[in-house]
Amino acid sequence: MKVVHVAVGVILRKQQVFITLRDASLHQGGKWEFPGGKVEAGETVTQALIRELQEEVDIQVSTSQPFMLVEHDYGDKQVKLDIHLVMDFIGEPHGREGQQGRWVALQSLPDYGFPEANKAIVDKLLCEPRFSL
Ligand SMILES: Nc1nc2c([nH]c(=O)n2[C@H]2C[C@H](O)[C@@H](COP(=O)(O)OP(=O)(O)OP(=O)(O)O)O2)c(=O)[nH]1
Ligand SMILES: [Mg+2]
Repeated sequence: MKVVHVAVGVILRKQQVFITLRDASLHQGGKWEFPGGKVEAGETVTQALIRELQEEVDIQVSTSQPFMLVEHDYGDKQVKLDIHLVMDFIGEPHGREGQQGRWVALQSLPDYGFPEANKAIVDKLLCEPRFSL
C-alpha cells in the first residue's frame, strides 16, 4: 500500500496548542488533530506545512522546526506524519473550513480523542523539558 506523506503542525503559544476536529466524513473523522495535510508532488514538507496551515487554519507560519516522524498503518491507510513545531506565526488560527478549533493546554492533550498515530506525538510533547510548566 502507498504511504501517504503528511505535513503536520503543532502550533504552539505559551504552553498551549491549537487543535482542530476532523470532519466526520474524513479518514479518522470525528477525532481531534494537529492541522496539516498531504505533501504534494514537488513540494518540500515545509512548503506543504505552510500551505496546509494557511488553508485549514488561516495562519502564516513564520518559524517552524522538525519535531518527529511517525509512521502508522491504519489497515485501510498507511501514513507517514512529518510533525513540525510551529513556534511563530502571523494571524489568529481558526477552523477556516468550518471545523471546530481550540487552544488547549499541552498538559490536557491526553484528554482529547486523537487518531492512534498521535499517541507518540502527545507522549513526546509531554516529556519535552522545554515545554514543562
Ligand atoms: N492533519 C493530520 N492528519 C493526521 C493526524 N494524525 C493522523 O493520523 N493523521 C492522518 C489522517 C489522514 O489519514 C492523514 C491526513 O490527511 P488529510 O485528510 O488531513 O489530508 P489533506 O488535508 O491533504 O486532505 P485532502 O484535502 O487531501 O483530503 O493523516 C494529525 O494529527 N493531523
Ligand atoms: Mg488535513
